[in-house]
Amino acid sequence: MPNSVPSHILIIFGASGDLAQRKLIPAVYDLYRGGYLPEHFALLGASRTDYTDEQFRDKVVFDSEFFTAEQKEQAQLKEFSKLLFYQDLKVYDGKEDIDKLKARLDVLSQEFRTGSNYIFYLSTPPKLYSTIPGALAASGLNAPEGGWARLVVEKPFGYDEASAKKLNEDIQSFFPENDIYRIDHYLGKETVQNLLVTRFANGFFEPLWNRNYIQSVQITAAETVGVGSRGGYYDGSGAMRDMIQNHLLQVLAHVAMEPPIRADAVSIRGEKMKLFQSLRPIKGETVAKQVVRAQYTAGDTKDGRVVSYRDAEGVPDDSTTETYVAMKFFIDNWRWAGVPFFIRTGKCLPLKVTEVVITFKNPPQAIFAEFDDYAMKCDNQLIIRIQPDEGMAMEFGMKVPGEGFRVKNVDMDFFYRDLTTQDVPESYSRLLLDCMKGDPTLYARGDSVEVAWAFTDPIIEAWEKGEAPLTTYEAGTWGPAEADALWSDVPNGGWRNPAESLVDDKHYTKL
Ligand SMILES: NC(=O)C1=CN([C@@H]2O[C@H](COP(=O)(O)OP(=O)(O)OC[C@H]3O[C@@H](n4cnc5c(N)ncnc54)[C@H](OP(=O)(O)O)[C@@H]3O)[C@@H](O)[C@H]2O)C=CC1
Ligand SMILES: O=C1O[C@H](COP(=O)(O)O)[C@@H](O)[C@H](O)[C@H]1O
Repeated sequence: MPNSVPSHILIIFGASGDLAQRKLIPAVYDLYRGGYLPEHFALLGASRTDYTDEQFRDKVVFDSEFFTAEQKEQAQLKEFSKLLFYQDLKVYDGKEDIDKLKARLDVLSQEFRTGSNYIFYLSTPPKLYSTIPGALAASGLNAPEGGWARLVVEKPFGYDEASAKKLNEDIQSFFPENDIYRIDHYLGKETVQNLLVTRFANGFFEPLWNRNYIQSVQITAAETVGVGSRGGYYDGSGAMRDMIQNHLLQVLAHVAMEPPIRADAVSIRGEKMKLFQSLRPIKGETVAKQVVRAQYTAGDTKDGRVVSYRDAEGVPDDSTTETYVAMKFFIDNWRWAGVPFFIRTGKCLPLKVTEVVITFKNPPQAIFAEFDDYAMKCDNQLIIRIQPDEGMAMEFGMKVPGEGFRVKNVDMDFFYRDLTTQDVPESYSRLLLDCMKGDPTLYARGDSVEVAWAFTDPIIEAWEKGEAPLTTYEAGTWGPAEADALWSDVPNGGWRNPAESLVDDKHYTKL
């Protein structure tokens, strides 16, 4: 396999933290196992805790629950761990600490012959997302002599449009936009990328993919988990900021954007930006009509009994933060004029599932209606399963064998895993690899992050002013009844609640 990744050092700020341990180090190991890392490579973890290199390797590899006991016995993992190093560093102390980092990088780049090529990954508390790039710039590490530097920024990218703008201005004053990689792990999901291939590699979808044939589009991202021990973080965020402003608007962009002229960063990100600019604002009194927000109360979920959100660790008793949002909105452009779009997401719902459902309009005349009422119910739906059991199903009507013309809904189901025997790559591995190659296509562009905030800000503002009610739903249910009312003016419309059933030992989930 040709390896087009240049030699470099990956520096993870926040290396002692949860994300580094849970996702980043395992993702880099996946790349190592797959032979994707360059011959000249090293990883330098940096955070406040004082570890030696060996202690760091123990923490993130050998004592980590994110590697299996079997992996820990393998020579490959031991070899990989020798590429990991650690530098204790306190960024708020200013330049001196970054100089410590610089000195270490000089040594490592000599030893590993990486050249002065650096990827700086920010996995610290967000308040450091401007400070660290500033300190790097003060030491010249943003533009190393004879090499290059890239900056990866974790979510959340801002808290609203104003803070995202400020953050963009700050980091763009230290790194050029082309070298800034704003990560959104949903863009690393194979099936989110596959939305583009489905739409733009198949001739038969394109003529149907517009207001003439599509009745509605819905996106559901349901989670069975509650906030668990993340209440402190989550309560300052809520479902709108945590899931919709970033992940689900990105999924929407893949479903609804115009065809890019090429499959490259400039074309794809340009089309996504236009799509975000076409979102019809929801503000003032329309918020209560088009957006439902709710909090879970105690209940039984797939993972067991959970306490109510307000009783969760780190959540104030009188919290008004939403753990569920359902919304209806429109895209004001030629393709989508008049088509209602629906998005919902929530914690403590019955299933962990993310899917997109395209519902097509009925044929102009129901000529089989006299035989029974199936003809009226016959939904032509395309169901795109983002996770789990990645794949796609198409529902359409078939004749029931026997007399007359009774029609029944059937589906053609494609499971993504049938396409390949290889494991579907983890989001973080794919995204890290793209950054290593210098390809930002699957990363969010600065201006489009701001425009996405501009869409969600007025909704959050209306909530903060108490202009729309906060309702509740019992944990383990599909959310509040108010969410169904959003569909009241869509004929035969409604949320599709995927059900779990055993099909066979391979296809254990059928939606
Ligand atoms: N955890 C997750 O699943 C996800 C996290 N994120 C985002 O990633 C970022 C990191 O999250 P997470 O790993 O959970 O957070 P943690 O609190 O677990 O880790 C924070 C890390 O930042 C380091 N740090 C804090 N202050 C400083 C400082 N002044 N100087 C240097 N290092 C510092 C900490 O070092 P030390 O502990 O050694 O003091 C620690 O390594 C957050 O912005 C979060 O929003 C995004 C998506 C998912
Ligand atoms: O970014 C986040 O995403 C997860 C859901 O991600 P998924 O890949 O498991 O669908 C969510 O649980 C978390 O609250 C949010 O911060």
